[in-house]
Amino acid sequence: MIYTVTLNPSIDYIVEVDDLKLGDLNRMKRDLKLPGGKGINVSRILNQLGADSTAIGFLGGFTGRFIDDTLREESIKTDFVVIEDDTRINIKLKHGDETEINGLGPAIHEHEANALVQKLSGLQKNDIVVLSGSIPPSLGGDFYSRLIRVCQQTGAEFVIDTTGEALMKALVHKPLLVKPNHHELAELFGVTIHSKEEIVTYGRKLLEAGAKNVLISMAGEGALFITADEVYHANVPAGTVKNSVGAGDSMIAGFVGTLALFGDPIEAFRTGVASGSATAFSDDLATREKIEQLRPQVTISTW
Ligand SMILES: Nc1ncnc2c1ncn2[C@@H]1O[C@H](COP(=O)(O)OP(=O)(O)OP(=O)(O)O)[C@@H](O)[C@H]1O
Ligand SMILES: O=P(O)(O)OC[C@@]1(O)O[C@H](CO)[C@@H](O)[C@@H]1O
Repeated sequence: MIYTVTLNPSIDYIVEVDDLKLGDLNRMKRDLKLPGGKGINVSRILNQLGADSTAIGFLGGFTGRFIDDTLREESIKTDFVVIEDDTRINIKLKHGDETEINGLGPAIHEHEANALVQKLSGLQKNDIVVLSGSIPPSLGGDFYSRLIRVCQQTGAEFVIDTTGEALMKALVHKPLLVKPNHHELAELFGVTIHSKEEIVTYGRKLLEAGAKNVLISMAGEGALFITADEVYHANVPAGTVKNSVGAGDSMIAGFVGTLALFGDPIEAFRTGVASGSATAFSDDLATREKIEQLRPQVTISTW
């Protein structure tokens, strides 16, 4: 079973205005409320791909209930710890450009945090746990380390999608996958990256530090898959970008879901890229049809 862990879910409130005037009354052209948070997005794409997952983490209040209800309506299994405080609402403002305002996240009490650790202690050896997104401040920055320890004790594999020190500290525990984008990769090593050669150099350092698979996404410029023996490059399919929110999560879901279902890392890479682009070309996250339509357009070559 794949478990996605979203410590800080959100309702993504997508608001479109024609021409944003700061300090003035703006009327919405369109709005949309979606269940959000990185792990939840991974579960929604896994569901499209026919890979079973259980979404876990913390949910509270009316916002939390909306997320749980929406996921269940999509037939996604959920097993969240119900918390006292309200789950956050993140604003995604489309005004020709995309401006995001993400909430800090709710207060999580110690007994609530312990309840999540307790849930994970029932993991099995073949399970995969996807740890994704920000940590509500009240949990403390080191909470992923605690969850990784549980994965190690149970023998479950883990994928981690985070940045900075939390990512660096996770590498030694051999994550199944890490997927920084090229900007995050540069930040991680405190460097400026000028070329694909440099991306490969720093991507390899993630492998050397312990990651089992390394994907580097480069938005519209394609993606790299770096393994111990080879470096693969994928182009992205052609299309009109509607929304980049969740493209990275979709890529992780496409890779992890396909690897879990079929065990073929190159096909997993192809589906990852197709899933990321299918989301970029959609208002909501990608559908299975859109992913399948784009998959043949992704060409993978050794690099
Ligand atoms: N402009 C684009 N055109 C086509 N595909 C795209 C575009 N932007 C993103 N994608 C697809 O989504 C994948 C992940 O995108 P990106 O590199 O932006 O990841 P990210 O920064 O983690 O995304 P996010 O915006 O979700 O944080 C890319 O590899 C690609 O497949
Ligand atoms: O604040 P975080 O946890 O870093 O990111 C949360 C978030 O921006 O990430 C997802 C897209 O990747 C959205 O659904 C959600 O609003």
